[in-house]
Amino acid sequence: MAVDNDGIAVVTLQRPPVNSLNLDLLQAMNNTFDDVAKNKSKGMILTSASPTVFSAGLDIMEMYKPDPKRLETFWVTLQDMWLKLFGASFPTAAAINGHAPAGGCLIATSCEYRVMLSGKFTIGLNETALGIVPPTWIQDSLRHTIPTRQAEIALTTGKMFTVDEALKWRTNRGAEGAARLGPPVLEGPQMPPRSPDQILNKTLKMCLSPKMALDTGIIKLNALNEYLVTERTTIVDNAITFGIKKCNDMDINIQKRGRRKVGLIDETAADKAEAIEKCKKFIKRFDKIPSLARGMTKQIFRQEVLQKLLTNRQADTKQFLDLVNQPKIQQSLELYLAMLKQKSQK
Ligand SMILES: CC/C=C\C/C=C\CCC/C=C/CC(=O)SCCNC(=O)CCNC(=O)[C@H](O)C(C)(C)COP(=O)(O)OP(=O)(O)OC[C@H]1O[C@@H](n2cnc3c(N)ncnc32)[C@H](O)[C@@H]1OP(=O)(O)O
Repeated sequence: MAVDNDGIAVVTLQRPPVNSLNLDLLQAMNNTFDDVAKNKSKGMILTSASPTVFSAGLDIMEMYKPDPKRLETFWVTLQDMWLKLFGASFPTAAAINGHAPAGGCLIATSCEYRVMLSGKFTIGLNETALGIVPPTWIQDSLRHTIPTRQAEIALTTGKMFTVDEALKWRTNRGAEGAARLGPPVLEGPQMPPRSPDQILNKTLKMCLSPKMALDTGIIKLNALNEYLVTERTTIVDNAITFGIKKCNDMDINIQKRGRRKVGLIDETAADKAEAIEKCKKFIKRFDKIPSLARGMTKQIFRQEVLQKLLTNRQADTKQFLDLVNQPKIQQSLELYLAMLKQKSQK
């Protein structure tokens, strides 16, 4: 842990090669979180010493052929880590400088703010894809971060988000919707882009002109009707071109406005230093907010989710121990470890 001049603690996970969460690392995290609270730090930023992995999640070796007592201590220590981090009264942020699967995503979603490095990294709760049901409080951390519907889909599919997806969700309207309609007809002498209103107003003006004979008006209206039907694609394209141009003139970022944000991460950064700076900026937002009021408001806001685990702690532990001790799960862990080893040797 390093505390800067502003009193912000930067806590770096340092368990090579992938910061997998074993008992020792979880205990060290718990002690550090206690220190941050005791020292009355202004806030805490979690990051990783690895250039490519924030955290690989739970150390599978803790669950494979486990010692029963250690396995129980391991799970209770993980619960403690989450209760301390999710329930911390001080501001928390994650500078996610690499992959953050499963438990890595849990750490990130337990913080209040997330900045992830742009690049080929992924983040998400992949448990379901591995045949495991994520415990309620792990699901709750995601549901607390992104909209419920997206959280349900992400959890049930074991979705690992790319950095771009983590920032945004699928597109519906906007520039990409326009692209689906084909390339817009750009401005030219024959068909300058006009809004549909402009076209209709001009036609109406012509038809209402006292100089226009009734039969000529009818012919013109029929021609307009035919034009609207046969040229509808061009008209839509022109309307989109017109809209895009107007948005650009008004400095509105249609790319961003057209996409729905999933918000699993709040911002991206080019490198770790920038990610930490952005996290610091978030923490400094609270400079003028009384810290007691801030901390209590956060705890009240998170109380329901925290209380659920506090009330069901023993049952949650029993469920985990029963699951891990199943021969079928032990077999899956063995296969998964072998697969990871094979991949790392390639
Ligand atoms: C699977 C669990 C099954 C049952 C458990 C039952 C109940 C649990 C309750 C539910 C909670 C689950 C939360 C979890 O966190 S489970 C852990 C899920 N984690 C993952 O699936 C991530 C696996 N790792 C990776 O995808 C990659 O390693 C990663 C993208 C993070 C980094 O890739 P990179 O190419 O940089 O490194 P690798 O070459 O893959 O790995 C290097 C060495 O590290 C070992 N490794 C990787 N991850 C883990 C891990 N989670 N635990 C232990 N060891 C891990 C990997 O085998 C390599 O080892 P060596 O070959 O070098 O010895």
